[in-house]
This record gives sequence, C-alpha cells and structure tokens, in this order.
Amino acid sequence: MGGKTNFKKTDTGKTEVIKAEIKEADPEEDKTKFRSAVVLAGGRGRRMGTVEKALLEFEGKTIIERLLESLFRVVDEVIISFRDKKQEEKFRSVIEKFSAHEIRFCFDTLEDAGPLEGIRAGLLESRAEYSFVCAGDMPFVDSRVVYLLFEKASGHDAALPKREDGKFEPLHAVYSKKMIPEIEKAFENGRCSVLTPVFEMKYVVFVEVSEIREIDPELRSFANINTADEMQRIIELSGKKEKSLN
Ligand SMILES: Nc1nc2c(ncn2[C@@H]2O[C@H](COP(=O)(O)OP(=O)(O)OP(=O)(O)O)[C@@H](O)[C@H]2O)c(=O)[nH]1
Ligand SMILES: [Mg+2]
Repeated sequence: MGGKTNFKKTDTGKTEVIKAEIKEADPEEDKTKFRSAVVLAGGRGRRMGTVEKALLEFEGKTIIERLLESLFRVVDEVIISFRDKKQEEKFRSVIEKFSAHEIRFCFDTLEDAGPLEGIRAGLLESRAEYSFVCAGDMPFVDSRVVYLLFEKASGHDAALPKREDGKFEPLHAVYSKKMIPEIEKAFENGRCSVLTPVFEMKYVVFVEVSEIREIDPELRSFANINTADEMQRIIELSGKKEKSLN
C-alpha cells in the first residue's frame, strides 16, 4: 500500500482511562523466554531538517550502534522498523558491525502513519511474545531498565513507564503480541496515537518511574532527540556520564 493516509488527531494522551488489572506474575514463567526488541527508525526527522536520527553520531558512535549494544545485552533479536527498503540501505554499513547478532528488518505498510505503524510492523515480525519497543533516537537506553520492563510485562499484555506527572513512555515499553489487533482497530478508527491501543488492552502494567530511578536516577533512558538543541543537550549529558564514570 503506498497511498497516504490521513489520521484524525486523537485525544488519547489523556490519562484518565487506565484499565490496569494486574494479574499475579509467575516468576518461573519466562526465565527461558525468547525476547525481542523493535527499534523504530522509520520517521523522517523533519524537526531536525529531515535527517536519519538513528544515524546521528557523537563521540564516534551512532545512536543505532549505542542502542544495539545495549539491547543485545537483554534480547535475542532486534528488529529495525524502517519506512522502506531504500532507508534500510543507508543503515547497512552500521548493521554489518553486528553480524554476530540476529538483526532483522520490517517495513511500513501505511506510509507516514507514524510510530504506531512501525510498532505494528515490528510486532508482526517479532518471533517473541514480548518485544521491547523503543524510538531509534534514544542513545542511552539502559539494558537493566529494559530487563525490568520485561519482568513487569511477564504474564501481562504490556509494561509502560509512568512518570511522576502521570505521562507515559509508550516508545520505551514492552508490548505483547496482543497489541497487534488493537493497533489494527485503532487504525480502522483513524487513530494513530500509540496510547490508543495500549488503553484497549486489559492487563497493562504501569511502572512508576520511582522504581526505574533506582537503576537510572536521571531517567536518561528516555532521553530522545527531536531538534538540534536536544542533540546538543544529549552530547553534554554524554560528557557528564563520562566524567561520573571516571
Ligand atoms: N517505522 C516507522 N517509524 C516511525 C514513523 N514515524 C516515526 N517513527 C519513529 O518513531 C520514533 C519517534 O518519532 P519522532 O520522534 O516523531 O521521529 P520522526 O518522526 O523521525 O521526527 P519528526 O519528523 O521530527 O517528527 C522515531 O524513532 C521515528 O524514527 C513511521 O512512520 N514509521
Ligand atoms: Mg514524528
């Protein structure tokens, strides 16, 4: 399908409808489970002047490399969610560096439908029941936080961080395959907010960021880059980290 799809603006950013019925997780259940990650890379980076944000580089390393290094500490395969094959070619040389790992690709069916379409394609391609989904413009994703989200999601439909101000981090979350039909329904209703299908699922775990702060005190994991100014801030943050490590 190549044609453009027009989606209505949704109001699903609001948080009043939360259907989190928590089931008892079985700690033995997922010890041997296959885990996937879906990295969303199919956006156009328009706010930065149309750039491939995942290929932005600082201190000699691209964001996608940083992400892959971190993710392969905790998942068995990574699926990179591209808009089309032409985009995949631009990433080939970076991805070759990870030939020892399982990296696969998926491509959008709906053009320019946003991250939710990338998630749909990624979850369809995923060989795991649970996939960690993140934006491809997040340089500091922390494998320990990803692991925590997998643990929280186990036996449930999804696990999303919830900030102190009540906002969620749907592009740094674990989703089960149950999200796929809910995404299809959202699109049928002209909705493209990632939170729309999330709120349709029954067993969603919202992980308070206070718990994540125990691992990642400044919540650097969620930092993402949308503008040139944010890129500058990320470079500064990175410098700070180097110092605190020494
Ligand atoms: N597969 C896929 N991924 C997308 C799509 N739109 C956005 N993304 C990804 O979703 C993540 C969050 O999106 P944004 O921060 O808006 O990134 P973007 O769309 O490239 O940037 P802008 O054009 O400035 O909005 C980024 O990692 C994007 O690459 C899409 O249509 N398909
Ligand atoms: Mg966008």
